[in-house]
Amino acid sequence: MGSLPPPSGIQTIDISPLINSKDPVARKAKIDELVAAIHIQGACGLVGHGIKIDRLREAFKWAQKFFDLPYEEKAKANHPNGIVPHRGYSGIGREKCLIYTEEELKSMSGELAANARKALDFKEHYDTGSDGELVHYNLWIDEHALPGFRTWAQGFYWEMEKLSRTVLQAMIDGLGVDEEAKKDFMSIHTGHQNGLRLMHYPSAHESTIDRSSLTWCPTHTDFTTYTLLMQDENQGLEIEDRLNPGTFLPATTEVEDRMYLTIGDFGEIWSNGYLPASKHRVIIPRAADGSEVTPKRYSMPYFITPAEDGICGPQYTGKLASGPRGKYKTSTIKEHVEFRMKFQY
Ligand SMILES: O=C(O)CCC(=O)C(=O)O
Ligand SMILES: [Fe+2]
Repeated sequence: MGSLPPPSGIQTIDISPLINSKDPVARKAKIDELVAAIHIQGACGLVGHGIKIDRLREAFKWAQKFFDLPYEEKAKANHPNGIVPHRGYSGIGREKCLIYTEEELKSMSGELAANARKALDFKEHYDTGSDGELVHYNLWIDEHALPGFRTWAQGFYWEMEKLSRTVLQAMIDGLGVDEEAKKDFMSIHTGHQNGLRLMHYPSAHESTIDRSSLTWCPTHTDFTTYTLLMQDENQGLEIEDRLNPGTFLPATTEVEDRMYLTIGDFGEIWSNGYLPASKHRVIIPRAADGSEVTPKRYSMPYFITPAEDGICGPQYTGKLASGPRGKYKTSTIKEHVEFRMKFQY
């Protein structure tokens, strides 16, 4: 019998042995399964990650409460202009560049006005990082506008950081690169440069949507090492099927606490392409039968990003030795982030 074709689709991996087992055999098997899955698709689903369903539900409640605030409150934490790491509130239309008046954007930052027909990146979001990050500081809304929000956001950030470090270590161990490269790459992931993003994709009247030009979020890769994505029950996220390039697979929502892991640019560069960056997009779902209004959606990406003065370049040891030489260039994290940000804000 010849070798089997690679498993199709986006696989879901139960990583509980990485969270709560000390058995080296079980851990190694899980690491190999994880690396094999993301080698093929640049993405996988994760369950058994140790973040409790109640904690995730609580997080989505905070996100909803945040976006329900009046525009003026959210705008007190407005994302700064220019090339800076993601921090603060970005209202609808902010992250991609279609021209609206201030008034139009304000009125759309709840539900889209029925008569709004211009195309745009149809989402609002709020970015936070570590309060201990020394160069880039968080932008918070007033405490009295949403008491407890800041404390929750920092607590959740660090809970996700712990999980993300476990997964990062597993991915790196599974690549079999030499010890020095491993140590270097882990050391530039200090935990303080990650990002917790709350996202709200509003609903809209079906008749106002021109699907040829309007999406919730167009196809992109993340400029991260990798990203952990949490989403509510509403569909929208699609991940490119690398076995059928140009086609997309829905990141389905029927498992409430499944997260999706997507490799970002730094993961691809450092692994010399062995873990490819996942192209993904978020499409606006159709309105349910009998309804004129498309569903809204909340999601929460947690971006795992190295320190900006860190250096990322391709490694050629272990499993990465078989990859091409010279395809990826070595640069500081800052250079690459600035290059990507130029096209976003
Ligand atoms: O909302 C989602 O499911 C994905 C968001 C995303 O891809 C991003 O913010 O980079
Ligand atoms: Fe993304």
